[in-house]
Parts: sequence; structure tokens; C-alpha cells
Amino acid sequence: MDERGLIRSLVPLLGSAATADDCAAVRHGGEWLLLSTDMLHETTDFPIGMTDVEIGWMAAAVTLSDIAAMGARPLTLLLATGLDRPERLAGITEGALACCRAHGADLAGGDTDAHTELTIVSTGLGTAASPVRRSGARPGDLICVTGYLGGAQAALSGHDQYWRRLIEPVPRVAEGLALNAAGVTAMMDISDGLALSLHDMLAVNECGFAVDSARLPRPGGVPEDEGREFALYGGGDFELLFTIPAEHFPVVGVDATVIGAVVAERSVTVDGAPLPGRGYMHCWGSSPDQNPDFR
Ligand SMILES: Nc1ncnc2c1ncn2[C@@H]1O[C@H](COP(=O)(O)OP(=O)(O)O)[C@@H](O)[C@H]1O
Ligand SMILES: Cc1ncc(C[n+]2csc(CCOP(=O)(O)OP(=O)(O)O)c2C)c(N)n1
Ligand SMILES: [Mg+2]
Ligand SMILES: [Mg+2]
Ligand SMILES: [Mg+2]
Repeated sequence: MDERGLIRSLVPLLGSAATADDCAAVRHGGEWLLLSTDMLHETTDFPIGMTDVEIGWMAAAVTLSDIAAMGARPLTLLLATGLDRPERLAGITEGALACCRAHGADLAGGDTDAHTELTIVSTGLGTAASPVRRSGARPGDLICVTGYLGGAQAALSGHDQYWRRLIEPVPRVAEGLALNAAGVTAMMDISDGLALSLHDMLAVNECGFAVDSARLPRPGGVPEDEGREFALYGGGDFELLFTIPAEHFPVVGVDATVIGAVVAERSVTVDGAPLPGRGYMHCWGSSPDQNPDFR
């Protein structure tokens, strides 16, 4: 059983809206509140060599990234920390606070506990007049990504020049706001790799996604075939994936690349062939290195 299948099994209980987007969206007065929570563990999320300050930054960044993905403005974050050693709390909090401040948010509270494996849950709140959903893509729209893809996976695969990219993800908050204002039709962040994200988009849209691999912005200095793999299937980049009518692209102030087109047929393809929904996923029942879907 993998994470996506397990989350799908909640739909009969919670309804499809609960699992359809990067954040929960709650109407409040004349605006929307956007809420996201993410759990990170030492063994699966914090590569050996990261400092506690970097760990705190990453924990805040993954949640701010989900708020950015809705085109929302982050307001505040709560950080719940299960600590294997109490002396780690100061550094973790310092890193999370730096990431919050860099993106206009507060760190307003949290929880502290003892745990055998360092485990951090960050919960964020943002606001938007009109949030962008994962649904809303229309045939003919461009498919685009901010920045470049595959850098975090390049670092995990030994390309040390990408280490900072792996351990210090930058939530695309300003870009998310600008893209919302520019009229993107659908958006999400790429936490688990482009291929898996396109399949997540497919699940909530009535159309399909055709990607041209030659257009993928890849990590420079990595052999071409490897770079293509990392860009399609590597997790941890935290760029934004969005669809936009051609007449609204490019968006001033947003570094983004067109990688394909939204099509009527309900499938995800790369260069005309089916693109497998492979990427970074949490799994049960087999160890990560036995499971080809886990990276
Ligand atoms: N245990 C759960 N109960 C309810 N909703 C969940 C649960 N786990 C995940 N979800 C929802 O499923 C969707 C996908 O989750 P996830 O893949 O973690 O998104 P993201 O990568 O943006 O954090 C989100 O809307 C999330 O809120
Ligand atoms: C061992 C390892 N692999 C990959 C990464 C890059 N990375 C950081 S967070 C993340 C994915 C996000 O984690 P997840 O728990 O799936 O959060 P969500 O998709 O819900 O945002 C990845 C792939 C990493 N930091 N460490
Ligand atoms: Mg997300
Ligand atoms: Mg999540
Ligand atoms: Mg994930």
C-alpha cells in the first residue's frame, strides 16, 4: 500500500474536497483561509549532514510551499516537534523562524514532545481572496513549471553541487501570488516529483497533460539522461506546476518554463508515450529500497 492509495481510501469518509488540493480551503467572511499540515521524519526527509537549523527551515518551507501553491499569502505557522534530544529544539526553531520571516509569516506556536525519531509537524495558515485549485485546467492551456526540476534528486544521487537545493527548499510564495493574479487555471507544488504531480492533477481534472521532455528545465552539469529522470521523477524541488491560457504567459516577475499543453484526452504523456506516476512516495509493506516507486 502506498500513500496515494491510502489517501484515496479516505474519500468515502471525508468527501473528495478534503484530499483534492495542497491546502484545505475554508471560507471565512469575504475571503478564504488556506490550511496545510506536513509531517517530516529524520530517516525519510532529513539527509545525513543537515544541521538542525536547516531541518527547521525545511519543515517550515514544505508547508509554506503548499500555501504558495494555492496562490495564497502565508500568515502564520505552528511547529510541533518530537525530539530525540532536547538540545535540538533551539536550532530547529531558529531555522523555521528564518524561513517564515523570509516569506512574510509568523511562527505563532507549536508543541514539544519526546520521540525516538526526530519528527516535525508544521501547520500553516494563509489567506486568499480567490485560491487557485489543482482542478480548473482547460484543453489548450500551457503547462508550466517555475525554476528548474531535479536538483534535489541530483544531490541525493551524488551531485554535490546541488546539496543546498536539497536541504534548503525555497517556497515559491511571491510567484504563487503573482500567478494567481495573472489568471492561472490550476496549480500545485511539486513536492514528490513532476510525474506524480501531473497524475495528482489528472485525478481532479476532466482533461489530460502532454509534456515535451526536451522543454523540461533540468539541473545543469548532470548527464542529459540522468537529468531527464531527475526532472520527471525526483522529489524535493518545491517548484510550482501550473496551467495557464497562452495569452497570459509569461507572467512578469515569475521565472517559469512551458513544458507542454493541456489536452482533451484524460492521460499524462511525455513525448506522446504514457508517463508513469512514479516519484517520491511513502509506502508500507516493503522497504524503500525494495519498492521501485520510492525515491
Ligand atoms: N490523513 C489524512 N486525512 C485527511 N486528509 C489527508 C490526510 N492525508 C492527506 N490528506 C489530504 O490529501 C491531499 C494530498 O496530501 P499530500 O500528498 O500530503 O499533499 P501535499 O503534498 O500538498 O502536502 C491533501 O489535500 C491533504 O490535506
Ligand atoms: C531522503 C530524502 N529524499 C528526498 C528528500 C527531498 N524531500 C524533502 S521533503 C520531500 C517530499 C515531501 O515530503 P512528503 O512527506 O511527501 O510531503 P508532502 O508531499 O505531503 O508535501 C522530499 C522528496 C529529502 N529531503 N530526503
Ligand atoms: Mg503540495
Ligand atoms: Mg502533505
Ligand atoms: Mg508527499
